[in-house]
Amino acid sequence: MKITVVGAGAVGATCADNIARKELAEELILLDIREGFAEGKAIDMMQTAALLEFDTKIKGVTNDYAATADSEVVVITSGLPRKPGMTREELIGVNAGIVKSVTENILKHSPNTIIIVVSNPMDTMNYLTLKSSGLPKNRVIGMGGALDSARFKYYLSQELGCSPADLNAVVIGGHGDTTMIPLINHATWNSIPVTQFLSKEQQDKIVADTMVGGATLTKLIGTSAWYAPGAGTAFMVESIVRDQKKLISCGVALDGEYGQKDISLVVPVVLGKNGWEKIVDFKLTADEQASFNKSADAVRAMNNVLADSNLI
Ligand SMILES: NC(=O)C1=CN([C@@H]2O[C@H](COP(=O)(O)OP(=O)(O)OC[C@H]3O[C@@H](n4cnc5c(N)ncnc54)[C@H](O)[C@@H]3O)[C@@H](O)[C@H]2O)C=CC1
Ligand SMILES: O=C([O-])CC(=O)C(=O)O
Repeated sequence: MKITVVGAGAVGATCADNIARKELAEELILLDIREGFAEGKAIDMMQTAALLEFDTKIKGVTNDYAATADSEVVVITSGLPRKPGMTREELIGVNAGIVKSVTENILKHSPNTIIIVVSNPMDTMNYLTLKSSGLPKNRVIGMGGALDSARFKYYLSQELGCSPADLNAVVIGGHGDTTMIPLINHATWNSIPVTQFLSKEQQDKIVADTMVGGATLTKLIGTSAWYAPGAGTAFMVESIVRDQKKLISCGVALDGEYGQKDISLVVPVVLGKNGWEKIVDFKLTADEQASFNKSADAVRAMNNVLADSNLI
C-alpha cells in the first residue's frame, strides 16, 4: 500500500504521523511546495519509528509528483488555513487554484487513486476535485464530518460526563460554521437517546459549540486546528485501506440523495476499499431536511464562484 499526503503543514504532517503509527501503508509520500519542508518533517517522523515501532517508510519530497506514482490513496491538505475572525469560505480565492493544480499533478501519476480532500472551504474544494478530476464519484471524498462528529462527541461527553467512545453522534450538511448540522435527536449514549439526559438549553449549547468548533480553536491557537483534523483524516484512510466499511460522515457527490443534486455535502457513507461505497439515508425530520437544504444553498453559492472564476 502506498499513500501520499500533499501539504506537509500542520494537518498534513499530523495525518501522516497517524497513518505511520497505525501502519496503514508500507510507503508514505509527504509532498509540499516549500523547499525541504516535507523532507524535514518526514525525517523527523522517521526518527520516531525506533521509539513507536512502526514500519511505514515515510519519504518527503518538494513538488516531485513522480515520487507519488501509483498511490492508492492521496490526501490533499495543501492550502492556506484561516486566521482568527475569518470564515473557511474566505480561503476559496487562494485554495481553489492550489487544489486544482495539485489534483492535476496527482492524476498524472496515480490516475485511479482515491482522493481525500481536506483543504478549505472543504465542500467546495471537494466539488472542484470531483468536477476537475474526472474520477468516479466514489473515489473523491471530503473530510469534515469525521472531525465535526468527533467534536460533537467531545462536547456531548463533557456535558454527560461520559466517554466519547460510548457515544454515537453524527454531523451532516456542510463543513462551515453555519452549514453543519449536528443531529442531536439521533445521538445516543450506548443506544439511549442523549436527549433523555440533557435539557433543551444543554442540547442547544452543544449543537452551537460543535458548529463553531473550528472557529473556537482558531481563536485560541491563532491558526486552525490540526490534531483532530489529522486524526479524522487518518480514520477515513484506515476504513478505506483496511476495507473496514465504517459508517463515517463524509463530503460526497449527491445525485438525489438527501434531496440534493450536483453538489458535495457531508452525509453518512460506508467507507471501504472502493472509496465511499454507499450513502446511508438517516430519514431526516422536516426541520432537519430544511436545515440541510439551507446548507446546500449556501454551499452551492460558493460552488458558483468556481464557475465564475473559470475553475470548472
Ligand atoms: N476539512 C477540514 O476539516 C479541515 C481543513 N483544514 C484545512 O486544511 C488546510 C491546511 O491546513 P494546515 O495544515 O493547518 O495549514 P499549513 O499552512 O500548516 O499547511 C499547508 C501546507 O500546504 C503547503 N502548500 C501550499 N501550496 C501548495 C502546493 N501548491 N502544493 C503543495 N503544497 C502546498 C504549504 O507549503 C504548507 O506547508 C487549510 O486549508 C485548512 O483550512 C484544516 C483543518 C480541518
Ligand atoms: O476551522 C478551520 O478553519 C479548520 C477546520 O476546518 C476545522 O478545524 O474544522
